Amino acid sequence: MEKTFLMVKPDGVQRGLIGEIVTRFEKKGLKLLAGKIMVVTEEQAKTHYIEHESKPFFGSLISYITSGPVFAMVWEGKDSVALTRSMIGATKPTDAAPGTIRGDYAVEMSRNLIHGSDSVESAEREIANMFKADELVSYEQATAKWLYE
Ligand SMILES: Nc1ncnc2c1ncn2[C@@H]1O[C@@H]2COP(=O)(O)O[C@H]2[C@H]1O
Repeated sequence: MEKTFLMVKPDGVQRGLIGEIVTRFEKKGLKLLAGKIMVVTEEQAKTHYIEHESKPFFGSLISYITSGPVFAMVWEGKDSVALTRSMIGATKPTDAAPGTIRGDYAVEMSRNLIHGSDSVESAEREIANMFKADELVSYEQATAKWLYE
């Protein structure tokens, strides 16, 4: 089982899309281990986007992600990183297929609604940046036997 870090960004929160987005992952069969509405601090934002530090859009990325509340989540499931990335869709909304979250709801790359970890290693780092260990709840998923062979 893999854990992944997903975050509805400030535009998704303001547009009232938290429920719609959470519903998609729930219906897929993933298990929600943690979720909270929070304002990302400048320090957390810089740690989260460390790989974009040298990019010209880094400054605007940091101000955008800290501009209002986000909905941060930890989800668990088999291949959850790859599954959620494909459900989120391409970074650039014009490349995101219909049926994906960005394909259905996003217009611009700098307002692309949701973040999803790109690897298990990134997920571990991103979860540790936004959650304390005791905020993740461990429980048995009643539907597991119908989802997994
Ligand atoms: N060329 C770009 N201009 C502005 N924002 C970008 C650009 N490339 C990537 N981003 C943003 O940087 C973010 C990095 O994390 P995400 O993939 O979640 O979403 C990405 C976009 O929101």
